[in-house]
Amino acid sequence: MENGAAPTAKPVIVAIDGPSGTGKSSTSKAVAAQLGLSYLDTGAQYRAITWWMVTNGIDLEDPTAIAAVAGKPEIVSGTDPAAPAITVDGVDVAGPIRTQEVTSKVSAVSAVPEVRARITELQRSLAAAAANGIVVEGRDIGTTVLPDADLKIFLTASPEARAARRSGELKGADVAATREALIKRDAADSSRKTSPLAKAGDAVEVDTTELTLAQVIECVVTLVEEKRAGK
Ligand SMILES: Nc1ncnc2c1ncn2[C@@H]1O[C@H](COP(=O)(O)OP(=O)(O)O)[C@@H](O)[C@H]1O
Ligand SMILES: Nc1ccn([C@@H]2O[C@H](COP(=O)(O)OP(=O)(O)O)[C@@H](O)[C@H]2O)c(=O)n1
Repeated sequence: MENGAAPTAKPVIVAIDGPSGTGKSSTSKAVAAQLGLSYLDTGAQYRAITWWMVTNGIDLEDPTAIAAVAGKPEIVSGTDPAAPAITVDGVDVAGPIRTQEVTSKVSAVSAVPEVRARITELQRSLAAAAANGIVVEGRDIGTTVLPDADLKIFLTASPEARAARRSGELKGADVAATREALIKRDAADSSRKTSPLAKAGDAVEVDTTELTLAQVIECVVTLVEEKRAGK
């Protein structure tokens, strides 16, 4: 049994998408823990493959060079919301994937179709293996990875709120610079050709600008419970 929870009638698949700093990771982890579901941070997977490319000196300005090695690193993601884990070729990269360097380069790597095909396959197999169901968060989960998800949520928040949240995390980083970096990354993620950041037509949009994290979690838990009851 996953996460020590009692088995539910049917596995429930929840897709949570949105730009950076809207609360996807915090909300997804808490919802999964509360409901006894697995949890997958797909951004961590794109960060992990980017970390491997940086570490191995791949030219990230050359999509052909990225595509040529996209199949090389072995990326393993844990799906326990209480202890999210990620390794590349057996190395724990949970810390190194959060550096400024990886954050500034991840959009170039994640735009390459060969990278997306590889990571999408991993995501689908992890979702299929989750006995109680799973909360999967990212940019293209509702549109591309799991288009048949039981529930799709698209989180938004103003750039100012998102930058303030991220600067708080980065211990006093300049809010204006953080805001510019977020906007630049959102633009790159939204404009790429292959599965861009986008709201699925059937996703429920939740603007978290004026909501506390606890309110967002409660809102999503209620939506999941309503879906489960209707099954
Ligand atoms: N509704 C909210 N109000 C205030 N802070 C929030 C809210 N949601 C998330 N946060 C905080 O903002 C930061 C970014 O949240 P995170 O879940 O990592 O966002 P994302 O995964 O969308 O990038 C975290 O420090 C988190 O605690
Ligand atoms: N499903 C996903 C998830 C992330 N990504 C890429 O991975 C990057 C990092 O995602 P993340 O969720 O860790 O980013 P933050 O919200 O933590 O800033 C994004 O900027 C995208 O380039 C993606 O392309 N598709």
